[in-house]
Amino acid sequence: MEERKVDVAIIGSGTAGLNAMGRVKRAEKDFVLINGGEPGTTCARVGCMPSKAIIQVAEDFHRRSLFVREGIEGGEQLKMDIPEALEHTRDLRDNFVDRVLSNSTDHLSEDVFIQQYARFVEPGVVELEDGQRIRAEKFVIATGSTPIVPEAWKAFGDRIVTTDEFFELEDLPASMAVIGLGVIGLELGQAIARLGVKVTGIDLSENIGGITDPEVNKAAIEVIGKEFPLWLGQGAEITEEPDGRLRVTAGENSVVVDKIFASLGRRPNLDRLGLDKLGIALDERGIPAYNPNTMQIGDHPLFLAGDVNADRPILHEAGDEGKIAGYNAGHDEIRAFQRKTPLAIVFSDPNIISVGSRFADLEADSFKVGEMKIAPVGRALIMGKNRGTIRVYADKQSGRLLGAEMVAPRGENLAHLLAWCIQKEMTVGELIQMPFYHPVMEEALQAALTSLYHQVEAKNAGPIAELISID
Ligand SMILES: Cc1cc2nc3c(=O)[nH]c(=O)nc-3n(C[C@H](O)[C@H](O)[C@H](O)COP(=O)(O)OP(=O)(O)OC[C@H]3O[C@@H](n4cnc5c(N)ncnc54)[C@H](O)[C@@H]3O)c2cc1C
Ligand SMILES: NC(=O)c1ccc[n+]([C@@H]2O[C@H](COP(=O)([O-])OP(=O)(O)OC[C@H]3O[C@@H](n4cnc5c(N)ncnc54)[C@H](O)[C@@H]3O)[C@@H](O)[C@H]2O)c1
Repeated sequence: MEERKVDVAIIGSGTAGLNAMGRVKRAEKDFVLINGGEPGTTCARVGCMPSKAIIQVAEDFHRRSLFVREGIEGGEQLKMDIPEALEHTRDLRDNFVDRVLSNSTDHLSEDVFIQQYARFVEPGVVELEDGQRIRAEKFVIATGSTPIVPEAWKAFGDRIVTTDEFFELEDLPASMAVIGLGVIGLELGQAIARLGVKVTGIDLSENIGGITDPEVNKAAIEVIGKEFPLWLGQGAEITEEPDGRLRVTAGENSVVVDKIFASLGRRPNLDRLGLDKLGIALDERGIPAYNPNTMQIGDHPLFLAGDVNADRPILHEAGDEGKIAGYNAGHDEIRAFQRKTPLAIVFSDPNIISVGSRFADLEADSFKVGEMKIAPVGRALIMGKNRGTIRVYADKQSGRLLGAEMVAPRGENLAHLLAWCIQKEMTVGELIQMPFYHPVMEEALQAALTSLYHQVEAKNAGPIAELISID
């Protein structure tokens, strides 16, 4: 079969691939965008957007538990129409997918946007499913990731649900075991529990939501554990009951459920790419070594962007990595780009957050911790959401803000403020000089920062620490 030649081939039309395409276009290179599977991006189709839609429904319904206390009558008569809620989620999802497609691949000809899986057959050449070969000077590999389902569980068929299937469900089962309490398990586990599903949460680890600070982890377990049982520190075994339901056993605990929600993490889509044909070194996970500032694999004309590299599997990072990979694939000279301050948000209620350096990654005795519990915070009390804790970290000597982990209502907003300040290399002294309105959740952050300020060595000049003196 004839071989087609282009300057750049981008494999994968998710967020990373589309952002790469933008940069390759600007460089006026001849390119193809090759995508196997459904177009429209993981984020819009089965990720960020539909998950936030169902979380919103669940949170709105859950709010009724506070109505009596607030003097609002009739809350107990409110009912969930689950099929309708799932339909609403799908409607929003379709809208988001349409928007992605109409802003990107809908404008491309079939020659440029090729909807097939690609596999390397030799360095510089990929083969498509129909046998067509494409030779490119440079490749951006942006093939994303897939939910992990242990091989033995596949025998249970559609009783094992991942996010690839969840948003297609017409109704929710009466009971579900959520196995894996990272981001997805907590977000969707809490949402379906609030919609009336009897949920049991299970994780191999003693830590949930990716939190590493023991105090914050304790708070997260306490808050989430009030809504459904958490079995931590043990793997789960699944067996079939005579009635076709599934028994899940973890250590001493055992429960029979209708379905299992598998949220054990995601694996990079590298297995069907034929990387073995490229003569590049792969790590034990099968991922090539690459430079996170250039996205280049060694000194090969190959760039690895987005979830496929398993480094920062979140949307804005996939976008940035796509831009870097696309820029470098479109230019002769390789440029390195600074990466953004790490930010991880679990959209549970309250939010579970890690920003900047994680507690576990900080060197003992090099840093101080400022803490504020959410219980007495005025705005949180008014919202009926006064649960959680904020822990901020700063360098003991310089007072430079390093990171934070927290369980907090509106934590998504607090986390952004902190990420911006960390990226600007601000000190805790500088932060306490910023304005804090009353009564807002930021006051909880102010209290944590003030307690941190008193512990670090670097102090603000002038007689009042919170105010910059003019002379
Ligand atoms: C349930 C869920 C909720 C999430 N929520 C959030 C959130 O709230 N905030 C956030 O920041 N992030 C969130 N994420 C993560 C975010 O969605 C991802 O980081 C992002 O979508 C990754 O984009 P990508 O371009 O790397 O991959 P994708 O969008 O998955 O694109 C990869 C594409 O490559 C295709 N492909 C695979 N193999 C081949 C091949 N051999 N040849 C050709 N094409 C191939 C795939 O079919 C796919 O279309 C969530 C993820 C999930 C699953
Ligand atoms: N809000 C967000 O930004 C958001 C939301 C959803 C997903 N995502 C992205 O999607 C990715 C995947 O999410 P995820 O929640 O599936 O993965 P994760 O890595 O966050 O969590 C997986 C969890 O499964 C547990 N686990 C692994 N094997 C297990 C086993 N055999 N038995 C029991 N527990 C087991 C792990 O200990 C971990 O807690 C995340 O890395 C995240 O970046 C982001």
